[in-house]
Amino acid sequence: MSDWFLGIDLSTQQVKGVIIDSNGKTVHRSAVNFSSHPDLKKYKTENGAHKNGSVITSPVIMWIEAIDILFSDLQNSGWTSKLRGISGCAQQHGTVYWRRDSERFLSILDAKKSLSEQLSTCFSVADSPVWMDSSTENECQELENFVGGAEEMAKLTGSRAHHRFSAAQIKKVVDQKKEIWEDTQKVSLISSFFASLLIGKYAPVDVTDGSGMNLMDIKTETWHRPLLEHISPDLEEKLGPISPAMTSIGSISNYWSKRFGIPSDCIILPFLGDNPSSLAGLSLLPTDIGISLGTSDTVFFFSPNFEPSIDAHVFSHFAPNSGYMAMVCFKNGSLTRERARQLNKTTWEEFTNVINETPVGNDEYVGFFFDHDEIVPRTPKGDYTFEISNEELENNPAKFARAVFESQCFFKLLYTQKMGFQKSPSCRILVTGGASRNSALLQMLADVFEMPVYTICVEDSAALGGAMRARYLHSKTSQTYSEYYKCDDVQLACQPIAENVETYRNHFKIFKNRFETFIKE
Ligand SMILES: Nc1ncnc2c1ncn2[C@@H]1O[C@H](COP(=O)(O)OP(=O)(O)O)[C@@H](O)[C@H]1O
Ligand SMILES: O=C(CO)[C@@H](O)[C@H](O)COP(=O)(O)O
Repeated sequence: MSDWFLGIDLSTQQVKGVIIDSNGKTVHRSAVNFSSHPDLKKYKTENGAHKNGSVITSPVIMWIEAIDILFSDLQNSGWTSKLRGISGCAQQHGTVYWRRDSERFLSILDAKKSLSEQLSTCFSVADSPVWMDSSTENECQELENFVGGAEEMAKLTGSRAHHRFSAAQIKKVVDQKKEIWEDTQKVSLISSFFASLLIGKYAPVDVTDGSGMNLMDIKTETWHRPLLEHISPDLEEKLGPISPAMTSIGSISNYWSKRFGIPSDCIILPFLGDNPSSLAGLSLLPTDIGISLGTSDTVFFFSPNFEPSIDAHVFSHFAPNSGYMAMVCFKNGSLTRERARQLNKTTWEEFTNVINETPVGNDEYVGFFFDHDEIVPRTPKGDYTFEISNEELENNPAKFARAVFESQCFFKLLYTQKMGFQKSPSCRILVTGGASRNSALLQMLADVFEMPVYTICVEDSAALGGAMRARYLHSKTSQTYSEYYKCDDVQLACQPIAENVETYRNHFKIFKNRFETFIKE
């Protein structure tokens, strides 16, 4: 009889579940979309979030209802009875504010009722700030000044102060909403909030997602007390402990056994940030680059040494004594590509035809397209077009689409180089996320990076990473994670095409010149 391991990803647009069996084979996948599921439409989110200028939030109770739906679906289709381990992840940086007495509510949940029926009053902030929020410029400046500047903040926490990171978001609540802060007993990350639901008490923040807060001393993996106290003297108490990623934080609580039939000895591991969890799901080799094409686009790789930079992030690695994870995050990923698709009035299935209407290199045209304030380069939203006017470009939607796609690939290459990635002949790109099924995009990445592009069996490596970690811990193996998961179950999607490589080498030079002038202006 096989055991099952569930990995869950509470991402920007949906909550996804992946189940693997004791051989590591994926046996089930399901997802609940926040904006399109009939029961969740009442929350009126657009791509999973509420947008009010630079303030971008998601309703906590919507996530909880989506979790109710996901687990009911899993139970109804017979996938809960042999679960031996659950872990997962969530979109990074977002904070959840639990009201006083909520931990008691968590511990006495009534299995006859849904979570959303019982937890709706537990949050002092109903709409949690999410990673797309960029409303905290003042808080970021203040925090960087406090530690001695952007570089110092990066040396201390792995990243300069970022708008979406938890420190600035928490500071905004402390400074602007005093009564709400008083009413808050506990601050979770979205990842640890999810784990709390499963264990029926507040779960710790894990080291990987903790490194996306600007609050953790990344070298010691402990809270940086002066920063915490600077924000609020009671912050340390409200954050609780930090936990390693590869340990059990308890068993599933009675509620889940009674309501969904999950065995009571099913172990729960800390939930990570979705990108660190993708690192686990892809099981990258030290020479590989991971590219996640979700709502955001991220580029990440293993980094043996701590090399902070103000352009990128360094996160703790999920596996002990394994160095660090280097990453860069672009806010304008899938949603900007969606705009290009819609402008061409086509489906994703037909989209390759649109891309093929224009030549590789787009006749040397360069543009930057940011539907939301961009993280790197830190730039206000807008379309930055050069030789051609916006109007002219929009009248030529195929050229616009190619310009968007090529520009996004060049930004990825540019920042990978800035982060100091060492290229070698054995380098590969492993792609994941919703847009990793777009063959035109994968070919472009292969041609721009001059590396082969590979996919894995499921496109959601973040959820898969949760299931894989749970299986690994349950096995009690003495092997390291990378010995246990060898990263050999990958499929070649495309190889670089020599002619395109040549064109892009030249085009990238033009792009870099354009970029350098652009950031100086
Ligand atoms: N064939 C495709 N080509 C490009 N983008 C796609 C394709 N299929 C889905 N997507 C994009 O994938 C995105 C969702 O990816 P996903 O990884 O599930 O996001 P998240 O984890 O942030 O919720 C959607 O915004 C959609 O635009
Ligand atoms: O902000 C970041 C990483 O720093 C984002 O990558 C979020 O973690 C959202 O992930 P997706 O939902 O786009 O996968």
